[in-house]
Amino acid sequence: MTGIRDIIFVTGNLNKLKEVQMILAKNESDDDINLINKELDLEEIQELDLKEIALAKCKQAVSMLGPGHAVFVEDTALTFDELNGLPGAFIKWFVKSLGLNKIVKLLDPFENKGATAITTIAYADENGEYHVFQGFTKGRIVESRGPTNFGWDSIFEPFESNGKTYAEMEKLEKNSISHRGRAFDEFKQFLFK
Ligand SMILES: O=c1[nH]c(=O)c2ncn([C@@H]3O[C@H](COP(=O)(O)OP(=O)(O)OP(=O)(O)O)[C@@H](O)[C@H]3O)c2[nH]1
Ligand SMILES: [Mg+2]
Repeated sequence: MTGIRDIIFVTGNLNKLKEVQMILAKNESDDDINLINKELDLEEIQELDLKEIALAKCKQAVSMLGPGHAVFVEDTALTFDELNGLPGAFIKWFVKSLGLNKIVKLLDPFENKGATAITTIAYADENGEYHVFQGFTKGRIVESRGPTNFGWDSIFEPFESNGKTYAEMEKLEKNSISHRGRAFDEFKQFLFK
């Protein structure tokens, strides 16, 4: 398929939007995406299954925007090895109510500070068919280092980052190994196949 296509990204998170704009700007095919942001307030269901959460979010976006649009949402989770997958999708509320330092302290009793960042994209195409893509990055939880303007970036140190937290990395570098970068690699492969 060739030509520019409109795709709507529903998110209220400007940091996500900036990263996604950067990731999608860099594609290898002749195709191009015209990314349109809609800031709709979507409800997030209480669920541990990340695909179910993203799909429910996307279905809600479709019902608000009406049929015939290509639209996607993404939901990002942070899971701790020792907490059997929690906080997962609830990380947003942990950051809001505990703050980063207390989240780090949650893992004090455990030697294993392992964590996985996961982005789940749910995409509805123009025909109303749903597709899901995921990206994973493993790392560990550390004392906060670097700017704290994006969620938990300053307490997550990916294994592939030479000891830097996400917050200490350049955006291009983060995108090249991040949960979000990897999920969008899958999505782009699908869009441009
Ligand atoms: O340090 C970070 N590095 C990241 O790469 C990243 N991506 C998301 N987040 C945060 O994790 C929660 C996800 O919740 P979330 O997916 O529901 O997002 P959201 O509600 O902010 O936006 P949206 O649902 O409108 O898209 C929110 O607190 C986000 O700020 C990140 N933090
Ligand atoms: Mg959200």
